[in-house]
Amino acid sequence: MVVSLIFHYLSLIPVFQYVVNFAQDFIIGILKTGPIPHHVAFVMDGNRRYAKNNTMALKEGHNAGAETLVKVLDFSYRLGIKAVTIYAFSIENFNRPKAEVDTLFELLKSKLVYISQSGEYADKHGIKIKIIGNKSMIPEEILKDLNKVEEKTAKNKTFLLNVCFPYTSRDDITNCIIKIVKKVKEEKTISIDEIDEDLLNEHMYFGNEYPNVDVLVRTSGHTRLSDFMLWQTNKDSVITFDNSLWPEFGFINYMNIILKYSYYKNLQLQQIKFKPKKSKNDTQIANNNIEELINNHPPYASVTGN
Ligand SMILES: CC(C)=CCC/C(C)=C/CC/C(C)=C/COP(=O)(O)OP(=O)(O)O
Repeated sequence: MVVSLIFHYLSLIPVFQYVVNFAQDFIIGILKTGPIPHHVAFVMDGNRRYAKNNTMALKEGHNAGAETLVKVLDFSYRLGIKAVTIYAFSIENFNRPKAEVDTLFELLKSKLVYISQSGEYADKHGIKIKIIGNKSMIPEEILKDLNKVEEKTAKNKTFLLNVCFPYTSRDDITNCIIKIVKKVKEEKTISIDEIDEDLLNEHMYFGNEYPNVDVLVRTSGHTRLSDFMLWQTNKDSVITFDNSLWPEFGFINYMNIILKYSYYKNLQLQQIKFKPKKSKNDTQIANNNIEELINNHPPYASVTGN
């Protein structure tokens, strides 16, 4: 707490900010010599606990979370990450007190409107904002503004921000199945043979733009996924749990995760590089049928025959 206060006051001094940026760029430059994920997703957990620990109003905890998000977007952009997905509001969150739900909706709307209109994020960073989730659950007056945010940034191409709101993976998957079944049975625009992973991606809220997540981060030490990106995580997705509360999540935490991803990717590359080459005989086995093997390769035939 004392350290973060000192850091906060120091960061108000322009020279200090310049030195920090310089050091961050240096570390980012080193990390960029290795593999960088294309798509990173965040479960921004721990805002209320942060408020409680720091004797703040609950709203201040969520505000601090929104500040952290803006910083994380900046780090992501500087790292060359192409897409960030955030779990901004789960369908389960509707069970929270109405005052908290209203606060979250207002905060979300105002931050997204700010990002979409800022010269820094929308114009310089070329950020495109997509609302991912069940829009029928969003109050009309909030939805109107969010639609404008999407329209305003729709043509931007450099950086994608998926805002999951209100979202759960199970709701996404259920809706996707309903849409496909309707097209097969009622509209008859799709045949069953055409159903594959790409078609499912196309009918998910996420769509076909960065459908798989490379790194999923959950803060606050809870080790569960809370119904987030169940379809979008695949065999190569790196899932990490960070012990800091979301408002405390900073540059060092993020770079540590990127380093882990880089280590994992390098390990994968080495495994591919050192895979023993197939011998000439192995290739022949694959190409020939059993009968031919028995006739022409007695040592293999005896193995096959046992
Ligand atoms: C798009 C945008 C600007 C969003 C900013 C606001 C923000 C950070 C929203 C996250 C909301 C949320 C339910 C977080 C989980 O922490 P929690 O409230 O469950 O905290 P706890 O785990 O300590 O109870």
